Amino acid sequence: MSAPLIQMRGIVKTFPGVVANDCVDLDICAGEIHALLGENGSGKSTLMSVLAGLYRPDSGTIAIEGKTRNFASPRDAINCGIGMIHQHFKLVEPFTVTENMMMSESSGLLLSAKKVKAEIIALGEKFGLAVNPDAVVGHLSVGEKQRVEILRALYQGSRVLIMDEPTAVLTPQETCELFANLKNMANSGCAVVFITHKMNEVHELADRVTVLRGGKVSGQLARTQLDTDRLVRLMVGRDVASQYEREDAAVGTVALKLDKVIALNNMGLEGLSRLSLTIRQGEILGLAGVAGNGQRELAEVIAGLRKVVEGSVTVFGEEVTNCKASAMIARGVSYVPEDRLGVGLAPDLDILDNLLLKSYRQPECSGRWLLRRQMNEEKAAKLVKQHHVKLASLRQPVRLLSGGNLQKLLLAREIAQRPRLMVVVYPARGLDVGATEAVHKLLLALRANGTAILLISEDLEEILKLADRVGVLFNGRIAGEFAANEVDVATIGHLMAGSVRLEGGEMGVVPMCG
Ligand SMILES: Nc1ncnc2c1ncn2[C@@H]1O[C@H](COP(=O)(O)OP(=O)(O)OP(=O)(O)O)[C@@H](O)[C@H]1O
Repeated sequence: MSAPLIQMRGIVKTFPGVVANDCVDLDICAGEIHALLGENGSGKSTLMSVLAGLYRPDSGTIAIEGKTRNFASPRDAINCGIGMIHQHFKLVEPFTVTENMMMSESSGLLLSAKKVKAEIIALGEKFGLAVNPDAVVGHLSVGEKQRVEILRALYQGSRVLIMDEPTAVLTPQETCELFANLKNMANSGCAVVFITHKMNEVHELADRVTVLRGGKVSGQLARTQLDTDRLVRLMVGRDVASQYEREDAAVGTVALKLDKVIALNNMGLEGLSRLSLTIRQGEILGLAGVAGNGQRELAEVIAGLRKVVEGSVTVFGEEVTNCKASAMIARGVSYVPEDRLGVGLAPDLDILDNLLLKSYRQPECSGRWLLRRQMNEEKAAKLVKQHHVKLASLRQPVRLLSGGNLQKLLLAREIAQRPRLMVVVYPARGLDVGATEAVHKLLLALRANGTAILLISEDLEEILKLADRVGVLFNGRIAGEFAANEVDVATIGHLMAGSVRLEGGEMGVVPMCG
């Protein structure tokens, strides 16, 4: 491997009450794909944000090709060839691909659209990232939008591409395409750093891996030394189960029944198209699907947050179509939404108040006039300890927690309500292996106690590990339903992408014309 392109030395970054990076050294070489692993809150995003010029370190240095640089802003990092692609894309949806590229340049107004288009095409050809420069970004699939983000970074001259959990929103097929593109880029001399929690991605892609734990580097392995158990121990300091023991489900009465439900999405179009499903007590129904195929609408209909236009919703034998959220909560329905900070938690409230959001009216939480402060604090402290939520204090606003810790907090609050029916959307997204195992075991324990669970996820491995039945959501309908032990990943992946089983048993698309 060549001399390091980037040398980060002694990087320290603190936030009030937290040392996010504690004297971290990291080398990144040209032509390598470098994976950054670590527990939730171990400091991966902070370290990469320092490298991308989003945060200034308290101390430490960054050298590029041996020359020390100080980044006062992301623009400085971009000018030094460092581009970061965030999980939430930063594209202007109504604009075309070309217009988005032009906007990213400070001299954008002076650029020739024709020249920019030609460059997009040339870059696309060079790196195998074909995108139509005239396409409106809002009309592109998630995988295509990600390609535009990568192209934009390359267009800006990035030689180091940082990707924060890049596969979190992709189908298996899109993930394969992304991996091929990243390998192409590395072969052309770029360096790729990707943050991930998924071991199979590390094995598939990484030339080297750096593991962070508690803000420090706990280990670094070359491709030839890769070993899952060793990586897991470096991450969480212990072994983690790869399979769970599952008791046979004592399936009970019907907990949830949706009958030909039509509901509109936020644009007033049909988000759910005559969707029907049933879940029984003690059963996990796993729903796979690419985000945007009705997941949000379905979850919100069940949680009482979205109106049904046609069809009916029944919970434990009682029709509850278009009942309010409070009525659903009263019937034991719990909801762990995809949007943790926007819907699940109140970002500016502190951790204690967020934990109380669903229970503050209950007599054990409040007296006649006032909240039982001390008792609530003791309960909250116990809950965060039990669920290993890393925090500086219960009085810290939740928006300052890392992604994984937000999820743990949300799940802790919902599980404390002892739900009878639970809708969980992408429960392990962004969680480290240890936390994922903890969440999965909690879901299985709830199932064993008779809770009916609708598990909405894009992670097929997760679905196949946990679900009793698997459905695939496509275009607001269930495109297929199987017993979990009778379906394979390829079939689900095809259905997620809109393929169907053709005559002769093969999966494929039905031609649109004729
Ligand atoms: N802006 C901020 N203000 C206060 N604390 C922060 C801020 N950003 C991060 N932290 C804290 O710094 C620590 C490291 O967070 P960081 O997001 O870097 O971890 P991570 O390894 O990327 O976690 P995850 O895998 O959960 O995304 C966490 O304890 C987090 O709560």
